Amino acid sequence: MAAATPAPAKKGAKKRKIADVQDSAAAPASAANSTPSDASDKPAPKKARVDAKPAATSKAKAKGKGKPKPKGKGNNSKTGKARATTAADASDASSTTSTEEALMLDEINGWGWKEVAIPEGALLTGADDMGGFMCLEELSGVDVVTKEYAGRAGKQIVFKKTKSFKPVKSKEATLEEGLDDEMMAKMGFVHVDTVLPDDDPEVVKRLAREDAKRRAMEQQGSGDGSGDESDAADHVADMTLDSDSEHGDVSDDADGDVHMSDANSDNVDEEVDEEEDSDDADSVRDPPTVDADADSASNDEDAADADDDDAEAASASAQPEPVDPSAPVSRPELPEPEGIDGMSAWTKVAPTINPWLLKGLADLGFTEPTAIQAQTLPAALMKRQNVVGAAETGSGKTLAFGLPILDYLASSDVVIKHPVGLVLSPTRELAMQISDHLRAVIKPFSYSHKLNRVNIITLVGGFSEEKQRRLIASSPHIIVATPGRLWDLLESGQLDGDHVRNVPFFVLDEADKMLEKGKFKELENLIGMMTKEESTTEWQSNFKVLPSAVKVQKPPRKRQMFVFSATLPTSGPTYSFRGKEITLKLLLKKLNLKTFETVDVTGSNKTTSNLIEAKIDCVPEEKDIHLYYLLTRYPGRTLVFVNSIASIRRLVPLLSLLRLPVYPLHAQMQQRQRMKNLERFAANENGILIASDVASRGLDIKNIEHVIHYQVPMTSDLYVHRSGRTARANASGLSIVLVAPKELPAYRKICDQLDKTSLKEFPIEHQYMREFRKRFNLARRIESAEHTVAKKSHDDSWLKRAAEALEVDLEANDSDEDEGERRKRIRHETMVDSLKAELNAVLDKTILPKGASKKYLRPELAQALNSATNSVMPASSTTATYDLKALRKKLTKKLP
Ligand SMILES: Nc1ncnc2c1ncn2[C@@H]1O[C@H](COP(=O)(O)OP(=O)(O)OP(=O)(O)O)[C@@H](O)[C@H]1O
Repeated sequence: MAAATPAPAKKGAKKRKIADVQDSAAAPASAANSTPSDASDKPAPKKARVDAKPAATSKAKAKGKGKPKPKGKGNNSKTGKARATTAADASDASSTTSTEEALMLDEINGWGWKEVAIPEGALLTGADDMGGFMCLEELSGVDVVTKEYAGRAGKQIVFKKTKSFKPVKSKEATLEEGLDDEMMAKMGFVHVDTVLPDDDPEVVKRLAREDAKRRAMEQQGSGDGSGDESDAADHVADMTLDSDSEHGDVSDDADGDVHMSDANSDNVDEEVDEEEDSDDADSVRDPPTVDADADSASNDEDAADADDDDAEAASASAQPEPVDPSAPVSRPELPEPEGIDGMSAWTKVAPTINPWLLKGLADLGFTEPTAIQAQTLPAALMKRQNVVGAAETGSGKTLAFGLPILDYLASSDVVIKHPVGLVLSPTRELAMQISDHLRAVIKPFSYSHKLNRVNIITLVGGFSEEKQRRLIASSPHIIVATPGRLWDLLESGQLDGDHVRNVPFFVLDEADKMLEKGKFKELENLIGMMTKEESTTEWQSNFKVLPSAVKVQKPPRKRQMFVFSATLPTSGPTYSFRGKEITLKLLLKKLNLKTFETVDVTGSNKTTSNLIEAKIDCVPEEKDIHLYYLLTRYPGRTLVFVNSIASIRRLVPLLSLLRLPVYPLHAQMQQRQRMKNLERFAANENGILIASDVASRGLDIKNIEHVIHYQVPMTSDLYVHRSGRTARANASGLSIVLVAPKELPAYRKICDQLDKTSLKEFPIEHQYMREFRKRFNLARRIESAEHTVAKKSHDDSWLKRAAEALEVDLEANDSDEDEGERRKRIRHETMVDSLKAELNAVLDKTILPKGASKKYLRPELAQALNSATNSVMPASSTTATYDLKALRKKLTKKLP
C-alpha cells in the first residue's frame, strides 16, 4: 500500500519574512507518510504579530519559494503502487468561486506528488479514516476519499474536487515573480513590510494614527522638503519587521523556525526553549543599527531628480556613505508621549525622569512611586549616587534600582551599543522576573522607534549555553544574571570581561543573600573583577580567570551601584546569619563601596503592615493534617515553604491524591519544569506551590493569598522573605507558621529578632479535624502501597537488566520466587485500587457544613487574629513541659 506525498520543499530563501512563516507551515512535509498540509497543520509562529490572511497561502508561496517543482504527475499505475491524485487536475473553468480557493487547488496540483510506502493497514482501512488526511479536507472544495483498485487488492487515496473553480484570471504566479501586490492585497494578504512592530493594541492604534497623520501631511505638502520624506521613510523603517538583509538571519536560526515574537518576550512561556528562542530572535532582529532604509530612501529621491545627463554623477552621489559601525548613531527626536498627565507624583521626586518611562509606568497603572522608589530616585537618578536600599518585601525595589538604568538608556542622544547595566540576582526565577519587570516599563520607548529598542537579556543556569551565547551576541543593554552562570560565561571566554567590568550601573539585588560568606564564590570573583582598578597578574591568579576571558585594558568608568534587599542591616551594628554576625560595613567593604546614600524604609519588624501573621502549634505527626486542613478549608493561591526537598517529594503525591492542585518547586528540578510549575501556580487561583527556599526571595506572583511555613524557617530573614511572597504591593495576605515543640527555640528567636512578642494562634475548627485526619491517612496508605508496587517493579526491571547484561537466564532460576512476588504485587495493586475507591468516595462528600465560608481572610477571622491576646508564647500548653525537659537535659549534660 502506498500513499502520495509531494516532494520535499526546496529550502527557503535566506531572506524570509512573515509571510514565509505561513509558507513553511503550508509547505509539504517530507517524512514518510506525511503529506501536503494546510497551514493549520503546524502551529502558528509564536506571537507572530500579523494576521496574514489567508493562512494557507502566502506571498512567498505564490512566488513559488519553497514549492516543489511539479513532477510525477502522470499515471503511475505501471508501478503497481497507489498514487494519490487530485480530481482538481481536471480543471473546470465554468463556475466562479473565490480566487483563494482556486489558488489552493492550484497549489495541490502544483505539488510534485511522489509515492511513499505506508505500512499495510496503517491508514487505509476505510474511507472513514481518511478524515483530515493531509489536512486537505480543511481546504474548501476538496474531499479526501479512498477508491478500490480495479482488479487488484488495496485502495487508492483520491483527492476529489467538490466545487468547480475558475482559475485566477489575473497575472499567473510564477516561480520568479509571484503575484503582484494588488492581487495579494485582494486576496487579503498583509504585506510583511507594513506589519507593526508590536501586538500591543495601544501601540498599534497610536502608530496607525501617526501614520494617517503623516500621510495626510505628505499629500498636502508633497515635494516640499526632504525632511518629511525622510521622516516618512524612517517611520516605514520603524514599522518594518525585517525588511533589511540583516534580519534575514532571523528566519535561519538553528531550529529553522521563524520567530516574530514580541520584543519583550522573555516572559515565561510554555517551553523554556521557546521563550529563549523568542528572546534570541528579538535580540537578533533589532540590534541598534543605522537606519539605512531612511538614508537610501532619500538618496533615491535625489537620484531621481537629477538631470539625465548627470545620471552617472547623480548615481555616484546617491551611493550611501560607508558606515563606520563604531560611529555613534543619533537617536530620533521623539514627541512627548500621550497619557502621562497624571504622573506628577513621579516628577516631583525625579523631575528629569524621561517621559517615556512615565508612559511605561502609567501604562502599568503605577501612578505614584512607592516609598522606596520615592526615596531612592532623588539620590539615584538625580544625583547619580550609589544607593544601599532596604524596604519591605513587595514594596517596589526592582524599579527603585531599575528606573535610573532605564532612564539612562532612554535619555541617551545616541544609540547605545553595549551593556550599561548588570543586575545580579540569587535565583534564576527572580532574574527572569526582574528582566520582565524592566521590559514592561521601557516598552513604550522600546517601541517608539526601531533605534530605541532596549535589549534586556537574562543569563541564568538551566538554559543551554548556546542560546545564552546568542543572547550575548545580541548587543544587550542590561544583563540580568545569576552569579554562577555569569561567571561560567566569563571564565569560558564566552562573555567579554569588559562587558561586565565597564558597566556604568551595577545592582546587587537581595544583597545580603548574595554576600553570604561561602555562598557565592562566583560573586566574590565577579566583585573582585569589577572593583580592581587595573588588571594585574595577582588579581588574575587570585580569581583564576582565563586571560582570554577577561580582557581588561583600562580602569572602569565611574560606576553607580545599587545594593538592595528587604533584610539589609542598614541601621544597628550587625545582623546575623546562621549565628555569624555580619556588619553592613563588612558587606560594603566587599563591594568596595565607599560613598553611598542609605535609604531604609523598613519598619522595626521588617514585615509589611498588610501581612497578618499567625501560627499553629502542633506535633510533627499532625503537621500534615493541619496543612491539609488549611489548604482545604481556605482555598486560595497558597505557597507552602518546607525546609527540605524530601518534604516536597513526600507531600506533593499525598496532596495530589487528595485532589489538591499542588505543584512542586525546588532547585533539583529541571529548569523547564520549574518554570512550568510556576506558570501553572500563577494561573490557578487555588494553586498550591510546595517549595523550598528557592522561592523565598523576590518572587512576585500576583495574588498569593497565603503563605504557610510548614517548618519554622532557619532565620528571621528567611521568615521575612518567605512571608513576603504574600501581601505585596498593598494587597493583604496571611502567613501561618506550623510550630512543632522542637522548633520553639527557633521560632522564639525569630520573634525576638523581629520585635514580635509572639504570633497569634490561628483558630482551628477542631470538630472537623477527625475527618481531615481520616482522609489524609487513607492517602498515606495508598501512597505507601503504591510505593511498594513501584519499588517492586523497579527492582524487577533492574534485576532483568542486570541478568541480561550477565546473560543469566532469570526465568529458569527464579520462577518460584517470581510467582510469589507476582502474587504479592497483585495483592498490593488490588489494595491500592480498593483504597483509592474508598478515598474517592469520601472525597466526593464535603466535610464542611453547607454555607461555611471558605474565605480565608473573612472579617471575623482577621478580627479574631488581631484581637487575640497571645502575649505568652503560643504553645502555652506545651511550652512549660518542653522548656522544663530541655532545661533538665542541659543541666544533666553539664554535670560531671
Ligand atoms: N509604583 C508602583 N505602584 C504600584 N505598584 C508597583 C509600583 N512599583 C512596583 N509595583 C509592583 O509591586 C510589586 C512588587 O514589586 P517588586 O517585585 O519590585 O518588590 P520588591 O520590593 O523587590 O519585593 P521583594 O523584596 O520581595 O523582592 C510588583 O508587582 C510591581 O509590579
